[in-house]
Amino acid sequence: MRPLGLNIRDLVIDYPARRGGAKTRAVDGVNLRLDRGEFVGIVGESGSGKSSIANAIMGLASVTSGEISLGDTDLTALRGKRARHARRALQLVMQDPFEALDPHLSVLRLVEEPLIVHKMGRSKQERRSRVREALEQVGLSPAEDFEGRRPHELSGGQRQRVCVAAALIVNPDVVIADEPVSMLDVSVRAGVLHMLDASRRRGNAVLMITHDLPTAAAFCDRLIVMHQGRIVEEGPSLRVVQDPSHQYTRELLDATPALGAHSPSAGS
Ligand SMILES: Nc1ncnc2c1ncn2[C@@H]1O[C@H](COP(=O)(O)OP(=O)(O)OP(=O)(O)O)[C@@H](O)[C@H]1O
Repeated sequence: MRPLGLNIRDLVIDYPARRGGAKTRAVDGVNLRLDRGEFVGIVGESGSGKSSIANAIMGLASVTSGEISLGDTDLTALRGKRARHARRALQLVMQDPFEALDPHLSVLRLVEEPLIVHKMGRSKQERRSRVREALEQVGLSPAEDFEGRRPHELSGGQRQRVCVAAALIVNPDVVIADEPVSMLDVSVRAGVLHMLDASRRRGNAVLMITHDLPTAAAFCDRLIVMHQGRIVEEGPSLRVVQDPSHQYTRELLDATPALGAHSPSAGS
């Protein structure tokens, strides 16, 4: 098995001030480790810095200080081609599948694109057969019915499946899923989450960002709770939801009736 750890040390992310205002410290000294075969959830309210971490991992947000490394490679020290090459092992599934997908491209091209970018697949034929396989894997079956469609010819759930297929086709070591199911109907949520879980079972690592504690608790091995740019609690999912040690986690749980052991209605 390839040795891998996504290791974040003392991460700080500041966004510059606008029009004389103060800068925003979105992430304030975060340490986080993600190993192969782990499905880890980052939960926390809106604005707590979750997406900033995902974006920094993907090279889409600048890091003010700290280190993000994959195995022995410090991603924050790399630029340009070398950074892109190192991040081959990482794939992002975004919240809004409509925004993430080029409306002019067919499903076939959208899912093939990462293979072309990463120079994977020896021939067009080989790439296309991998695309079909990936589409079948995410339940867009038979693939022939979907590959010619453009994003507007798909439902929201199908678009999200296309995003997951495009992310998983390069067999990434790490999948970063930022609110992967928040726009989806409950009926298709489980399908997408099971796909991420299947990727984890193949030995990859999955980091899911969400403000949905019940979903995170159901699928993740470990939960990280963020509040105002800091990690306030982390531990095995069951322990975090059954025996939270931080007041903020208790507040999050209380806001979730199904899990709110501390809510006034719990047990009644
Ligand atoms: N590009 C940006 N420029 C300036 N400020 C930003 C930028 N992106 C995020 N922020 C600010 O950084 C803070 C953290 O935002 P972030 O998106 O990381 O939080 P989040 O926990 O992912 O929130 P949500 O659940 O709403 O997506 C917020 O105060 C936000 O307004």
